[in-house]
Amino acid sequence: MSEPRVRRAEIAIEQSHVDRVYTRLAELRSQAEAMRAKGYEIGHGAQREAVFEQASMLFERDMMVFHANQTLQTLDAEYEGLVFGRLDHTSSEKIYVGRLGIRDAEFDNLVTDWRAPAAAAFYQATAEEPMEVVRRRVIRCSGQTVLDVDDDVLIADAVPEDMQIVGEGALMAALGRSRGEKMRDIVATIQREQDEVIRAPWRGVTEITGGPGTGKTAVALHRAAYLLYRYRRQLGGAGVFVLGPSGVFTSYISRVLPSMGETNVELRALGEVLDGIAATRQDPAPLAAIKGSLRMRKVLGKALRDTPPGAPDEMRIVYKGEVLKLGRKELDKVRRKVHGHGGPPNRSRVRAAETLLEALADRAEENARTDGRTIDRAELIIELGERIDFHRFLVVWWPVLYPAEILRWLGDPARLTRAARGVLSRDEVDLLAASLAGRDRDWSVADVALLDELRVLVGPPPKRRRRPQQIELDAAPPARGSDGHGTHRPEHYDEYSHIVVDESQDLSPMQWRMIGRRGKYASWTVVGDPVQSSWPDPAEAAQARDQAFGARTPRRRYTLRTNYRNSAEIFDLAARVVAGHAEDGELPKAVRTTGLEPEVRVVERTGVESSVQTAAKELLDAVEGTVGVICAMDRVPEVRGWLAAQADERLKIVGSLDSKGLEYDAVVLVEPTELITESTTGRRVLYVALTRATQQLTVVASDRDWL
Ligand SMILES: Nc1ncnc2c1ncn2[C@@H]1O[C@H](COP(=O)(O)OP(=O)(O)OP(=O)(O)O)[C@@H](O)[C@H]1O
Repeated sequence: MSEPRVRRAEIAIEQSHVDRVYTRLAELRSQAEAMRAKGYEIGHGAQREAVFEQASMLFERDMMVFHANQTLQTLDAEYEGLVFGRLDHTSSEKIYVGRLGIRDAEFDNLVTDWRAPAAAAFYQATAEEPMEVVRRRVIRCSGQTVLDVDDDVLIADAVPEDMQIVGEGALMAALGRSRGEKMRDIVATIQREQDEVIRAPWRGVTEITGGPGTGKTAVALHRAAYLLYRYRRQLGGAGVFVLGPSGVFTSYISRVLPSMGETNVELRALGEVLDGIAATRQDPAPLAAIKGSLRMRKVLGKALRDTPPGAPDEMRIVYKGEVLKLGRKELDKVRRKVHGHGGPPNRSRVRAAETLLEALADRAEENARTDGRTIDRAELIIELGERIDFHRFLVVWWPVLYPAEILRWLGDPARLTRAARGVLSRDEVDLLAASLAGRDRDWSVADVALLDELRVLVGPPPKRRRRPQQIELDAAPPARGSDGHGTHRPEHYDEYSHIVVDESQDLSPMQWRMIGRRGKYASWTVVGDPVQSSWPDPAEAAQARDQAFGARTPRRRYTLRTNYRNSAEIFDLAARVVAGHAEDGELPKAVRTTGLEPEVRVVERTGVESSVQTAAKELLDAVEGTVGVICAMDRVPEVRGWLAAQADERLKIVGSLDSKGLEYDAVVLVEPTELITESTTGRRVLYVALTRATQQLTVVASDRDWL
């Protein structure tokens, strides 16, 4: 038979199996729907029953409806591309691999879940170590239709007469396909080195490093799905937390986990870690470097011990006809004494009241001594302690503290100077104060870690007087859970069983502390590429990271070495730009060539705008999927203006730091030198931007310095 006819015949064979699977899926779906309907019926009848029966019927209803809904949700999430692989063993047994395990009515396997041990050979078998697999087949479907099949022969000698082999590499075909707005899962073409990481044991700390496009993010997400499948009992209840660099990024990866049936995952960006805040603004690099540094712990600790603005600097209270007075100096002394005990201020209000009463008693005793009288100290303390005017004073002198409020106080240079004495330089104080003055809801991403630190330092506000609005400063609620429906965990939940940190090379020490708080009981998967780091002090960050991990063991480390994203032509240019800033062997190898060299267009400064417009138009015409226009953070609004007339959904304008982790079919990179100068780690940021395109890259520059 000719090659196309063989292919058609093989597609038809797989189609008949895929048809069986979807027929079975429809059956399972209607069973779940029937169960849900029955559950509601039970609940309906409950009204007529006695109270006790009512309660148990309602419980039964809730359980039935819950399970039915879960089943339906999983079946729907897995619908697309449900079956994607097949293994033919030497024993002539065959198994189909898919997103979900499905049995027929006789309990025979129709599809094996990709995470099950029986499916491991699909990813791990090689010609050198075939694991008794003769042929591995990738099946590509759209909806219920098989579009194509693609084979690997692993034991050539064992191929039976009637076994047909087709295809020229599922991986290369997958890599060449155009990119949309959301990341795709790679479940059908996971490579062996990646599979090893995905299936690594769950305990301890698993570090994944590798250059751009080596699949670190994809691997980390598939690992989360795998761990939840294999260790549901240990990990499922408490949940998995996935941290990404930006909201754009979390939205980009948000489809991958639900597409694998995993909804018990909380997906958050760095600016959204603290409940109630969704920060997206990035500070300029020198400012972010101050805010992220561990030195800020000292500054914040001192700031909250300072006298709150507006606190009275004198106390007067009348006791038995005599005015007792405490001046500024005495009050400061009392304040220092209360703070001297340690403990969060919001938890120290009783101590503050007691210490203040003792000071008043001292004052009364002093007065009495000069007049030759004596006083009953205990009586004075009890009586004053019950007086309303004493409590009125206390609430303004020792107010409940809220993190946002304290950070705003530091916008006052005099106050910040006091808090930062011996810790920050004059210039740093000026920069920081200017950035915090008058802030309300528009916190920056780096501020969120400071607010979280303060949250712990001040302690929870007393329950009755709680003013939740004080910290809920942003109108937009953060995205919750990969299913977008929220996972209903308590506020500031810290009991996750597993934490995945993506783009970890950029976390500041203060951000590591923030994440560490949420992973007190967790095992970790940490993903990063040191060469892409935009954090200026790696040693300080490493120390904070180690502290977040605590004594957790074992620690295992994997390095991925193949770049699956960029064409070799594009990656060559990126590697040239970062040469001298990366160790030998730190850069990955790109495996795909397209024959399309990246274009560098050097134009007059005044010509940049029109050159960017032209390049964007050309690339939109040239590729099927998305085109990213990447520029310095400051330039984003301006570049948006330039391209406003080219309203095309496939065109995305993004700032350098926000381009982390993303990818496009084609990229227009605007003024590369600006990317270098806007950051303290210059070339690395440019390297990130240059490695976002899968097929085509055009650089528009008014100089050649960056080359
Ligand atoms: N085994 C695979 N099969 C198909 N596609 C893959 C595979 N591994 C990676 N890819 C694709 O390569 C691209 C890069 O993957 P990913 O974004 O996970 O890399 P990364 O290492 O996180 O990159 P970066 O550090 O640059 O953000 C994605 O489009 C991903 O789908």
